[in-house]
Amino acid sequence: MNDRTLLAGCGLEAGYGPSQVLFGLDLEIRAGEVVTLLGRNGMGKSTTIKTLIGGLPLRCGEVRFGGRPIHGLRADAIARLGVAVVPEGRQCFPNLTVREHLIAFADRRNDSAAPWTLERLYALFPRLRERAGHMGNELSGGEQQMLAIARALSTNPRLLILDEATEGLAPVIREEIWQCLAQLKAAGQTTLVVDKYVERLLRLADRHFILERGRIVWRGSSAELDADRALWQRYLGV
Ligand SMILES: Nc1ncnc2c1ncn2[C@@H]1O[C@H](COP(=O)(O)OP(=O)(O)OP(=O)(O)O)[C@@H](O)[C@H]1O
Repeated sequence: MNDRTLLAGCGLEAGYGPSQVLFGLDLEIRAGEVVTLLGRNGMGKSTTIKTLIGGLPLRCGEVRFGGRPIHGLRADAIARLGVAVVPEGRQCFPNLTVREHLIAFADRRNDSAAPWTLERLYALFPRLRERAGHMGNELSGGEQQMLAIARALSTNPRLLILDEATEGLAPVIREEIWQCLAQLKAAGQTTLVVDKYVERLLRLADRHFILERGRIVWRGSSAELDADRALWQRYLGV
């Protein structure tokens, strides 16, 4: 830990019923960083996120956010502290308009020197401004993903977490999402990204963690990951 650490998971153990998935996992994210969690399918990336945000009970270990222990808090309490998640599968409401999605979570808003107003969100995602009056179920997959990210930002999160946010999107839309994340990074947004496009993530992220069977087996900078292609083959299958 250093004094810029925003989120730290230490010795995390968790699982489902009798099956243990995380075996003493350690990771930390510093304020202003973009960090990725990488690993092949089934290695425990989504389970790690669920554990960090109160969606799955910890069996052992601790999670700290802004220096304070948050393990044992419910997911909604953790969200109120300033952790926003864009889950796999987007989860837009079919019967709410884009605008309604973006104002629906106003009560969850954290104080911020530069709050995410509707205007700022539309400036980041001009496509959402064009679609403001459309229902969730009238949006394309890419638009739904943008809406999911904008909705997460509308709470002014101190930490934004994206779990496979570009899954199933056309390459051109995926690139739009990466460019938005780069803009967010430039604005100082701390972000944890789970995704499989390692090559693209090298440019976006500062540091990376590789997960293998519920343990962190490698951590390092983009330059270090770029330089060691044997790691990619061994742990990422690319
Ligand atoms: N709800 C659940 N109940 C039981 N086992 C689960 C559940 N969710 C995940 N698992 C198991 O936990 C292990 C880790 O899954 P997890 O979804 O965390 O992996 P992942 O790295 O995110 O992979 P993917 O990219 O496929 O989502 C897998 O063996 C998976 O089958």
